Amino acid sequence: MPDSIPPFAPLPTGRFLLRPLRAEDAAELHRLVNDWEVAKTLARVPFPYPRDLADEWIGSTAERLAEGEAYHLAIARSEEEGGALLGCVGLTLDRAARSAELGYWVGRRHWGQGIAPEAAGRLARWALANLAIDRLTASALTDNARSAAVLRRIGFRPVGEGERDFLSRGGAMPVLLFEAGRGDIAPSATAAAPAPAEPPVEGGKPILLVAAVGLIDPDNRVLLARRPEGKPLAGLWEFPGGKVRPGETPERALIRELKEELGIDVTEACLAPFAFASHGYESFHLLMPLFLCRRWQGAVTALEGQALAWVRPQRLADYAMPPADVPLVALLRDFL
Ligand SMILES: Nc1nc2c([nH]c(=O)n2[C@H]2C[C@H](O)[C@@H](COP(=O)(O)OP(=O)(O)OP(=O)(O)O)O2)c(=O)[nH]1
Repeated sequence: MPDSIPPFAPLPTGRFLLRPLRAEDAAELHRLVNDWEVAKTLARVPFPYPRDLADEWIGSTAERLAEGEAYHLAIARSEEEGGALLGCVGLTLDRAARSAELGYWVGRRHWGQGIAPEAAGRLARWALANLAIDRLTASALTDNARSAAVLRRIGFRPVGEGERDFLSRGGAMPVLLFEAGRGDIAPSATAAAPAPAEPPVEGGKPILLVAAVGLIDPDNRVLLARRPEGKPLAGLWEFPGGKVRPGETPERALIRELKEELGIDVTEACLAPFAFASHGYESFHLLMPLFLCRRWQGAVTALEGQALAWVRPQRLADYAMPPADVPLVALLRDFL
């Protein structure tokens, strides 16, 4: 995985905006969180909550955001609607475990509007698509059914029980532990399957034909693209390409996809067949020819906002890729 910290741009959720906290939020943050009904559900919040702690905490969230260690954000109304603070949602990274812990709270006067699942769901999807993690964790007090329901609605699975220290309660409290991976949070891969022309063989799955390419630069590095938030398998790195449309050859599909996604022109003569993947996903079977290409026209540009990485063959294993790609990566490393 690359070591760089992705730049953070505010995330719209539909009705709200997840944005960095700012100094002016302190008074409202204090008003909303210095409420026993809110503070009693939060592990790291003392009660009563001193007013200066709001300033201090907001300052620390900016530092940790800049370092890519934690993303504690305001859940706010849009700027056009006045930008008022409604609550907070946050992620704390555990780089070694490739995971992050999700937490959130909403001010009592804003309860009952579905704010928590909308905000926490968006941050969870963004995180799995953009950070160097494969898993999210969360916990809720065993008697906090409302919070457990929010986590389940986002896609979290209960994985057991534990204990956590609660500053507001002055000691350890029992909690339910939750986890979610890409398969739980991202849209299901079912969306990728085309309608079969004829009914499939009993118990069989439709075949999805996808064309992909290993673009290789003069330094022998391979281009990987990160699947963006909103697509199945979001956050995994893949070979550029896409679905072959009815009547299209894999080569024509690649020429089209490379123009649309990367802004480069490739000719059929420069696409050398290399290997293929044949992999059973839950609801379809992927058949994916992989071509290699060393010549193209134009500069490689991420036209769909996707992250791109030129990767040395020995470093390919550092990038989490879809399971179908694993045998291809081994072949490619040996070949290059
Ligand atoms: N391009 C590409 N797709 C891969 C790779 N490995 C792998 O399992 N896939 C799977 C993920 C998807 O299920 C499918 C590609 O479908 P897609 O939805 O990305 O295709 P597309 O670019 O045509 O997307 P869209 O227009 O339908 O949004 O192939 C890979 O290395 N490259």
